Amino acid sequence: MSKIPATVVTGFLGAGKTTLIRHLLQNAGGKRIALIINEFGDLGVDGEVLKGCGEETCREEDVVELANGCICCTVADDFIPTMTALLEREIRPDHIVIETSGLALPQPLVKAFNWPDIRTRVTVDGVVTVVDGAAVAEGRFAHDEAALDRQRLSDEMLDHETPLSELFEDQLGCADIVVINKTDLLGEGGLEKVMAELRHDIRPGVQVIRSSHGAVAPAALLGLGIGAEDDIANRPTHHEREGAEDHDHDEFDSFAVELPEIGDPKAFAMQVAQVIRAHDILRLKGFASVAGKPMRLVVQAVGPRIDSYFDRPWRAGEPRGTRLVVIGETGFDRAAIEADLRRVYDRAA
Ligand SMILES: Nc1nc2c(ncn2[C@@H]2O[C@H](COP(=O)(O)OP(=O)(O)OP(=O)(O)O)[C@@H](O)[C@H]2O)c(=O)[nH]1
Repeated sequence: MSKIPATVVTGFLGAGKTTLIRHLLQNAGGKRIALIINEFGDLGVDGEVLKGCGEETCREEDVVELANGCICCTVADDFIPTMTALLEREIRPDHIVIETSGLALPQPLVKAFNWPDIRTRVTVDGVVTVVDGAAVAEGRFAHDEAALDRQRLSDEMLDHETPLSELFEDQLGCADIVVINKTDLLGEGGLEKVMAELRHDIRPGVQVIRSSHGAVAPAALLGLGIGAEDDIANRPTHHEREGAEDHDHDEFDSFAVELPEIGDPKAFAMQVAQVIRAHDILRLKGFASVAGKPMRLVVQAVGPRIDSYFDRPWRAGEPRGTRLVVIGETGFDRAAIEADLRRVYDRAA
């Protein structure tokens, strides 16, 4: 039996991975695609968003969620058993797409495809790294050499940048295709700026595509036939290059908040954006229940840029309520963020 191709979709928090996958499913042309979705935080928002999209190609049984934890650190416990179970299903998928959490290093995941039980049945068709073009243009992942040099003066051993820029570098260094997404938000000269920022982290020969709202033709992403698991030596992580053992996620943290129903979604979104700014929150996402509305509101924020839309009616018996996941750099003041979000609710109700 031929090996099933698997595409790894990686990229930082909120870059547009789920949006790109949703577009892929909507244009799959009859291909049966199974999804493995991994998220940071204990609320499975991405899987829910995909299942809630109402497309015939997003069959609930084809979406497997690996919530809680980060795929690159739980390969043996979570990923391998999930993949094995998927491969043992009666109906074989034509293609497998794996969405990593925005905080995951893709390299350990690609390596996992060399496990004996997996290697004979699946191959990594390619690694697609989605980049938030707008965030890069705003300098969020910038290599701040001057700052690094200043820090080195006080600590000779220091050879790392911010957790964000390291992760970004590793995700780019593993890519077979880089998708610069959110081009709709790029102003004059923005694309050139993004290209200049990415250039030194992308391996030679890697194709760079632009997209708005993840609209990339499936043919450009699937069927690359690269077999990335055989090429892992050419995709070292920052830590491997530095000779360090492993990475961990101590640098990032998340929690979920539950709030009652909200009143005015617009007022809610504006005030949540203020809380995000005040606490430098990286990502906030979840669902809200709006008083008097039968539909569920999806709330998505990447930095202070916030989106919300109704996706599907609340189901009979499904508890209505507002649940949001907050992700930030470790050290954020959880109690203060929760208190501020509750105050938003009071004002928006
Ligand atoms: N303006 C604009 N917004 C976008 C684009 N692509 C995605 N978004 C929005 O960005 C937010 C995050 O998109 P997702 O697809 O959930 O990002 P993700 O990479 O899956 O996020 P995580 O799984 O949390 O890391 C959502 O509100 C999307 O609607 C784009 O091209 N332009």
